[in-house]
Amino acid sequence: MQQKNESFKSGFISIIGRPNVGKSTFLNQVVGQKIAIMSDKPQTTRNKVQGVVTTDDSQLVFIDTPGIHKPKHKLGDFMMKTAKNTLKEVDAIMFMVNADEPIGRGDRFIMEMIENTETPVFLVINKIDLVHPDELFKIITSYTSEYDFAETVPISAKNGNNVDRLLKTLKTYLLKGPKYYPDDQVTDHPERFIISELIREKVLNVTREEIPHSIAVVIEKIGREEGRDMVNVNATIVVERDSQKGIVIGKRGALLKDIGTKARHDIEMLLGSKVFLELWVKVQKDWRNKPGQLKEFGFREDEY
Ligand SMILES: Nc1nc2c(ncn2[C@@H]2O[C@H](COP(=O)(O)OP(=O)(O)OP(=O)(O)O)[C@@H](O)[C@H]2O)c(=O)[nH]1
Repeated sequence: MQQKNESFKSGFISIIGRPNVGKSTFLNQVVGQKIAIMSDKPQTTRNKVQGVVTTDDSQLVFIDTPGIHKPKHKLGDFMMKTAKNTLKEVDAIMFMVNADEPIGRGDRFIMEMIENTETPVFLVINKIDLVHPDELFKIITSYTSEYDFAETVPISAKNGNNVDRLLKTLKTYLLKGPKYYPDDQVTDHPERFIISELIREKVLNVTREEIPHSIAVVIEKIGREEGRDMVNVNATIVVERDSQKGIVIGKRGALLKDIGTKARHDIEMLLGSKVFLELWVKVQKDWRNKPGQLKEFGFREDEY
């Protein structure tokens, strides 16, 4: 979907922290009524989207990365790797700690996990309403002496204190990007929308200027394979002309393969499981001028 605002920024932020530090309270505080929780997502998903904050010029998508909150839990290599990969690929990591408790084993476990990651890590000291301001410096130092954080922001998720500043600072770490979710989160299956945007983005990246924005991506099917940690995605890339179909497919299918590999990678990150992606290319002349088809392709009037 083309953005009206050319400088629109968006990105994914992983929230990590020991149990009870206030992650849910924070999400409730920031998403308010505009909550876009993927409550209908299958529980097997590992990287859960927990909330989306949309403003006029940005969209922050907060995701949870289970597997790193429970140091006692014996994680398989695969889980550990998946969690680490997620942390590498998000735009920022919010490491939330409790101002009211001393740094502990759980915090150190997480800090080890994020060691050497190039993703900017925010130290978010929550529950500052519970401590005397004079103590804050000492608390902050106990963490910053062990890890080089990109930013340190003390907040109270409960009463909202300094939360605005945190959001503003997070925004400065985002790059230009699409609006993954509609403002009011209307669709039943928002992952369909994100997946189609991810594929569309890859088509545009790979084909550069040759394909104008006259393509749409329709997700035909998303299904989890029974008994296997694998999601099947069937999608159709709709173009307007035969010549565009040739461009998207490329010599001996090379370009389509490249689009598929790149998109699959991103979708795997989004869903937290292995993905089998099947892509088709279809010519649908003049699809942009047919209102019925616009709707079918997921376009809403106010966005077009
Ligand atoms: N005083 C105070 N209490 C807070 C604050 N943020 C969260 N809490 C309280 O801390 C407790 C845990 O908060 P949650 O938001 O459930 O914590 P969580 O990190 O989501 O917990 P898990 O789901 O177990 O990981 C609740 O009783 C909250 O009311 C805060 O800023 N100040």
